[in-house]
Amino acid sequence: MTKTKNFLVKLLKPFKFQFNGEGTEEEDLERIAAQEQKLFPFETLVSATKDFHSSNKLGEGGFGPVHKGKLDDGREIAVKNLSHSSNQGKKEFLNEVKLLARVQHRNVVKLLGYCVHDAEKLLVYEYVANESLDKLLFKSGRRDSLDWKQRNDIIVGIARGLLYLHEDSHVPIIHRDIKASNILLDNKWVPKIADFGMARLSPEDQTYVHTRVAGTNGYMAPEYVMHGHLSTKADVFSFGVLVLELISGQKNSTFNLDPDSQDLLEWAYKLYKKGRSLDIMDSILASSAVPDQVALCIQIGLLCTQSDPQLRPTMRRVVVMLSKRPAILEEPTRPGYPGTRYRRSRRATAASSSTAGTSSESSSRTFGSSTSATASTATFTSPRLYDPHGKRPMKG
Ligand SMILES: Nc1ncnc2c1ncn2[C@@H]1O[C@H](COP(=O)(O)OP(=O)(O)OP(=O)(O)O)[C@@H](O)[C@H]1O
Repeated sequence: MTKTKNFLVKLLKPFKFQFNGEGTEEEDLERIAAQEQKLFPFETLVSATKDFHSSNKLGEGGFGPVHKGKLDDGREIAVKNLSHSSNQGKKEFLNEVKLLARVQHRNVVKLLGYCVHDAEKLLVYEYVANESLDKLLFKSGRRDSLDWKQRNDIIVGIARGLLYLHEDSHVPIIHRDIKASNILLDNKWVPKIADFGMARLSPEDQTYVHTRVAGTNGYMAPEYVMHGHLSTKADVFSFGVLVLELISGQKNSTFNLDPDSQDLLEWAYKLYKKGRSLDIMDSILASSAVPDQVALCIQIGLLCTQSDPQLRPTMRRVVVMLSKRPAILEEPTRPGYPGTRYRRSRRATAASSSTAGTSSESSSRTFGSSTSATASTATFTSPRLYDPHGKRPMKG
């Protein structure tokens, strides 16, 4: 056994790797070991980040700080430090290494490598110059830096990245935490899907996998929040929320523009039904918007956030809808939010006769309005648990 592999065996020993029967632990180790060249010496990262100097800090997520750095060969990097010794951080680390090591797409952030140094676990990514979408969209008057063309390109890019993850990558992957802060923008405003700590392999022979709920409030699909039913359609829902946020400049989880609507989705749906969907558009976009394109994107956003997961389009269909003006587009039904009841329509039943599983009516239990919340189990019997970063262990 090579030195590196020995090291990986030691590193992984405390964790039980079970990727849905996808491979044995040994095979997983082999695969990771095959990435040997991706191991960064700790000293390299210390020197690249100037000893993780605060002036290089890019931000801090649920599992630790992220620092900017520069390697000797000139490459700029972002180093995520999962130094907290919680099991959650370790799981995140291993999950991200395992899943991201295998994916490569223009719209998915590139994992350059990783490093383990005593209790510190570090992930090394390509540096993405314009940072995350939330900072532009929701913070301190920076929304005007994104005109309609840029926002439309971002929507298309995220859709392609998600399609790749769901259908075209080595293994089908459900991201589980699609949201504005997990979309990074490079110097040409190309969006990159980031943060694979909670991602799961998609079940190939089932409609959904039953799992513990973890995600961010405002983006999680109702069937996932309330029943733990996880499928690619949960990502489709989050994508739809993001589309409506990009168009309106409003954050779904803190929406308060209309006292009669409980969130951005309901507001957009009501206006759509009145034939006034363009009213949700961010006023900053007035001079750059192409109304037909905006209307199409709103309709797609509403189709993606429908309460019934089986009515939501696949990402492949979304990419097709975005790439040309479709002659006929389905009419969106009510959007979903935790607590929504949905009854399968005849159209849905006909369209989904080959699949099973998510037809049960959801409970009427509703969630609070904390910006980051997670429910502990699919059956929802535990008390609600709030986490400042909106995440909980990923294993179901
Ligand atoms: N590759 C990168 N290039 C540039 N900036 C990055 C990169 N990765 C992360 N960042 C910055 O670091 C911040 C923290 O990222 P991280 O993924 O740890 O957490 P988050 O997504 O903001 O929050 P959470 O962990 O709750 O999902 C991001 O908001 C982003 O601005």
